[in-house]
Formats: sequence, structure tokens, C-alpha cells
Amino acid sequence: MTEYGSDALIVCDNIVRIYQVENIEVQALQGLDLTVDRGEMIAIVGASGSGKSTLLNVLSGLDVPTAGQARVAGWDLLRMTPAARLAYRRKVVGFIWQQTARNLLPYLSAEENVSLPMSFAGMRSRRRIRRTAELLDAMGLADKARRRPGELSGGEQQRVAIAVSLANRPEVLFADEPTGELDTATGEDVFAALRTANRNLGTTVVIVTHDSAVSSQVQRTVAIRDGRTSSEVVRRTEVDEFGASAVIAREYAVLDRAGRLQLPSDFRSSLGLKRRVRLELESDHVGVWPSSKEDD
Ligand SMILES: Nc1ncnc2c1ncn2[C@@H]1O[C@H](COP(=O)(O)OP(=O)(O)OP(=O)(O)O)[C@@H](O)[C@H]1O
Repeated sequence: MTEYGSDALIVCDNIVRIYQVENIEVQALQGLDLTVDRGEMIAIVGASGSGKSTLLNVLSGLDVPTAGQARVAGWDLLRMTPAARLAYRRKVVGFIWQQTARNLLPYLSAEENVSLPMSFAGMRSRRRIRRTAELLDAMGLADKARRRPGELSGGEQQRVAIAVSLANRPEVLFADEPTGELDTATGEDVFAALRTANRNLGTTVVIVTHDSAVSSQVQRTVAIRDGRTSSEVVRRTEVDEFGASAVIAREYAVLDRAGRLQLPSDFRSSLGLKRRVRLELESDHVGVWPSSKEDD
């Protein structure tokens, strides 16, 4: 059997993150599994406190899980030296925060902000200038390159932030509520910019969001509940016999490596499924029945 997620770009295998707050343990992630393939653009959704930000912090190298395995582009996130962690954060991943002001240096122009990570990486000036112009152009901001963040709208600032995060050609872009502070139309522009990064530049994109306009437009939406992945919606475009295309969305329960899955609570309550269930293997599905009265 091949190793779990061996061909995926991001692999989280049973990750646990426990915070200790004064003698109380908070389990922010409780055995979370997730794989993301290279080139995917996915959304992560979930109620407040379900563990989304903790997961992004782990994946972007800001935080270290208590247990489990997490790998991104071959980097083992539980076993990195401080120097490797810095290199990982500079070269392998890009990050966009919800608070627009946190993404950019206020006293630098848009082009200076985009150019900065390339200077840190030691890129020669001529290449840097060319790439800065290309990135701002791809984000639809060629005419605003000289403006400082304070002279740009919230959506324009987020698009500059996307250009900054793409500067050193990261493998993955992580965005935590990138449209959270924006109105609908501006949020759409930011989402379009992320899509450009994904489609035209080939960057894998992972977005944590409460915004249904975002989560309904990506290929896959992963739902997190109580620090675990609980379900996934996969979307694909189907063309009918008349040539009309429609997006088909299908919801799946997540099956972990050990074969465990969670039955939705409304399924359990409507059939009275409790403590144990009877399983039967059919030719193309598995049947789940309540245990018989006599055995209860
Ligand atoms: N630094 C910390 N110290 C202690 N507990 C924390 C810390 N960070 C997060 N938690 C706790 O871990 C759990 C998950 O938090 P997390 O911020 O990951 O959730 P979230 O899904 O991102 O929520 P939101 O949508 O509100 O941002 C919560 O119970 C939270 O209180």
C-alpha cells in the first residue's frame, strides 16, 4: 500500500494541537486529516473555534502541532530547525491575513512592498523590477504601483498582498478570511486575484473563509468540526447533451486512514443509530443499520 497522501502537496495525518491555558488543556486540533494536491484551490470552512486558524498557523510554519504528521512540499513541519523554518516561511509558503493592514508595510509603495521579499531572497535588481511589474499587472494594479497602502482601497491592498505573497514563487498560498473585511464586489475582485494565482501561475491555494461566495466557487470545500475534518463538498462541471454546462456539487463524509467516518447527527437521530450499528458490504456500497432490538 502506498503511504497516506504520498503524492499530495499537503498532508496532515492525525494532527493534534493542544494549548495549555493556566492548567486547562484546549484541544484545538483533535486528530485532523487533510490532503491537498498540487494545483488545487480549496476552501476550509467551520464554526468559530473549530480549529481553522490553528490549522493554517501549523501549515504556514507559525505553530507546531503537539502530535501527528504534517508535510508540505516534502517539508516535515514537526521536525524543522529554526533556520529551515525561516527558509520554509520565506520560500515555500505565502500568507494573506484578513486584516488588510497586517499584510503590507504602510510606508512603502505597492511596488516596494512586492519587491521586498525578493530583495531578502537576494534576487538581482533587474529581475526584481520585472517580476514586480508582472505581478502587479496580473493583479490588475499596474497603474497603482507607486501608491502606498493608505492610498489604496481595502480590496486593492489585499491584491497587493497577494502579489507580495507570490513574489518568491511559493508552492502554496494560505489565506485566512481574505475577503472578511470587504464588501461583496471588492471581495469578488480579491477572489478573482486568488484564482489568477491558482490558474495562471499554478500556485496551490488554501483559503479559510466564512464567505459562501468564496467557498461555493472552489473545486473542493473541506468542513472542520471540533478540530477534525468532517465533510467535503467536491464540485465539477458537467456538460449535458445540449452543450449546457452546470456545476455539480456532491457532499462526502471524510474517511480517515483507519477507516473511521462520522455519520451526520440528523442521520443518527432519524434512524435511532446509537452505540453500535450493523454494517453490510454490498457490491457497490456499504449499508448501515441500527442494531436489532434484541441485541440492545
Ligand atoms: N493561542 C491559543 N491559546 C489557547 N487556546 C487557543 C489558542 N489559539 C486558539 N485556541 C483555542 O483553540 C480552539 C480553535 O481555535 P481557532 O482559532 O483555530 O478556531 P477558528 O476555527 O479559526 O475560529 P474563528 O473562525 O473564530 O477564527 C478554540 O477553542 C480557541 O479558543
